Amino acid sequence: MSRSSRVPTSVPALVVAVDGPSGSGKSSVSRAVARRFGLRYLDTGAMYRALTWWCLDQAVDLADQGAVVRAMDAMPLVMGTDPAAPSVFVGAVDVGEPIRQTRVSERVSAVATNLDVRARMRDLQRRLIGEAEAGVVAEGRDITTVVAPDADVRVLLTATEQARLERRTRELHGHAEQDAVESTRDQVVRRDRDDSTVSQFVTAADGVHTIDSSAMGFEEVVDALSALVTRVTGREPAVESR
Ligand SMILES: Nc1ncnc2c1ncn2[C@@H]1O[C@H](COP(=O)(O)OP(=O)(O)OP(=O)(O)O)[C@@H](O)[C@H]1O
Ligand SMILES: Nc1ccn([C@H]2C[C@H](O)[C@@H](COP(=O)(O)O)O2)c(=O)n1
Repeated sequence: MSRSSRVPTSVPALVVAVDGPSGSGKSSVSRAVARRFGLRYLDTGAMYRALTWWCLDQAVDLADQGAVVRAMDAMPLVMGTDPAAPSVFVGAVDVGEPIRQTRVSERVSAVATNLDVRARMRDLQRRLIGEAEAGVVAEGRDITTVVAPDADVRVLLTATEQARLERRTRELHGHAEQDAVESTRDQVVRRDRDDSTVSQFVTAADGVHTIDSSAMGFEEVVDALSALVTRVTGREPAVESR
């Protein structure tokens, strides 16, 4: 074999795995980093949310674990992984907005703690990551530990409970006054408590880098994760950061 025929003609796919609790900034930061590096973006939480939406739409009892698994097998889920315009479709229905509604946020943990659902989600997410030829930033709760433990870069993105509550409240209400913060508590604190019974996203597993974003602005976190990707992989951003 000649030397030139052994040289790879394309850059190998880069996989960045990001986990963390609710409101730590996983989705927004992962999306921005994916854009910088020319990668796809996979929001795995949106997949659990889509299944929850589908079960509610189909009147499936979320407490009936077998019925939820059957619903997942029947769900025509299509994940759009362009970080400039990520999308979630169930059949022809664009569920990007409905899966963020409170009725889904309040119930999604019941679906995400179903272990048979998790096994199927793991396989589907691995397939989607494998299909991303240019590479992908995948984020969720068990990406660094279960779905992609061999990812090139693995990161736990954390922030204090107060910072996360305030961020989510600002997103939902446009301000972070105390009564609004209290009304958001269930969607952040209770959900994390339930979700952490089946995934490890509170402390970093071996080999997983931690970024604590509590006192960092959004762009600062994007810069920190981008710098980490470059330091670990030698890969430079594909586009100018600003
Ligand atoms: N460093 C930051 N400083 C302030 N606000 C931030 C920061 N990072 C993200 N945000 C904002 O906080 C909110 C929550 O961020 P995001 O949705 O990315 O969190 P998440 O970890 O994906 O949450 P969930 O798992 O619940 O979906 C968004 O409105 C986002 O713009
Ligand atoms: N890999 C994942 C991703 C998400 N979940 C659960 C945890 C959340 O309650 C729910 C929605 O996630 P979000 O959109 O808030 O990030 O899905 C999980 O268990 N594993």
